[in-house]
Amino acid sequence: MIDVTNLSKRYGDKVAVEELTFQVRPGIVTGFLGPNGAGKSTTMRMILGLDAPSAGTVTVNGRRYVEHLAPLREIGALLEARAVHTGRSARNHLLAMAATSGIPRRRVDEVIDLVGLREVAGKRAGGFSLGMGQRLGIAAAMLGDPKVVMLDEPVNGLDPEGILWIRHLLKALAAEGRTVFVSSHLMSEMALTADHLIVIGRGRLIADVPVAAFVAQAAHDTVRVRSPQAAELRDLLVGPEVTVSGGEPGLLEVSGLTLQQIGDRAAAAGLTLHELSAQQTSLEEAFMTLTRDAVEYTAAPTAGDVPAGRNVR
Ligand SMILES: Nc1ncnc2c1ncn2[C@@H]1O[C@H](COP(=O)(O)OP(=O)(O)OP(=O)(O)O)[C@@H](O)[C@H]1O
Repeated sequence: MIDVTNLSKRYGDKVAVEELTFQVRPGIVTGFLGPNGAGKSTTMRMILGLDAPSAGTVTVNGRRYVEHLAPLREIGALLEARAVHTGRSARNHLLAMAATSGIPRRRVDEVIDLVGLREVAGKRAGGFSLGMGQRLGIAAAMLGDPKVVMLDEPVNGLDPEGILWIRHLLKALAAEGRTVFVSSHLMSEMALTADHLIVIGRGRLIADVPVAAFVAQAAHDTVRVRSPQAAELRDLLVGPEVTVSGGEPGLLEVSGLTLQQIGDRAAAAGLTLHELSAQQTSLEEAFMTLTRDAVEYTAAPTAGDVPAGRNVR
């Protein structure tokens, strides 16, 4: 369990994280989403005690990271993909890490098998591809058999096979009862990997919501209608639960009515239709709309009133 309460971080005048409150629960994969610069890495560094909060608290399994006697057993993390610049073999790299943390040698072979690096474990880690480097980083994170696993953008730069492998690994770790917290700026990837989403924009919480609820919300359809009598049709369709917008002459975007309802009403009024088609918002579009709102919210002078934990609208 990760508990973040009123967490803020300022670098001089720059506010990187502002009054964040959320929990990351065990047994599920929680995606940490936000556009570049939203404050994801800063939050993760504070969870690990690598950066001191300007205000607020963060605990891992009930204590601050530095208060744990064996922190590697509590949380294993991979922050930002970066190559291991070492002449050591992957196995020796992990053995050295295990030795400094009092972790038994046999655990090194277990994590090598877990990440599928057995065949190259004797090779120089400095020469690894990005995908192999990621696997090695995850092996290092798993050395302490931690209850919490936290990965910052683990799929960045990976090929489809590597992405699939990480997706399955995260689900398997969660199924073992671990807390799994993984950041990404790709909504589509998180929709496939995560059970729950924490979305931030400009350092602020903008959604704390199950993935299924976000997807259902995003799947909200609109209907595109083309008609040479668009103005009359608009008057016919608008109502308390129906919104009609139109970007160009003769085109209407309608939400709140089905294709059939629109077609029937047009026919009853004798109006001609040239197009009647369902439009589905993509997850990525829904995510961009959500985070764009947050950016506008933050830019407003009264930016102090976004309630923490507010669900996606
Ligand atoms: N050490 C620092 N000094 C000054 N500003 C910083 C520092 N670290 C981060 N920032 C700023 O804080 C904001 C949040 O950065 P952070 O790296 O946490 O975002 P992020 O969501 O992880 O984005 P990305 O996906 O691009 O890494 C950014 O505007 C960044 O420029």
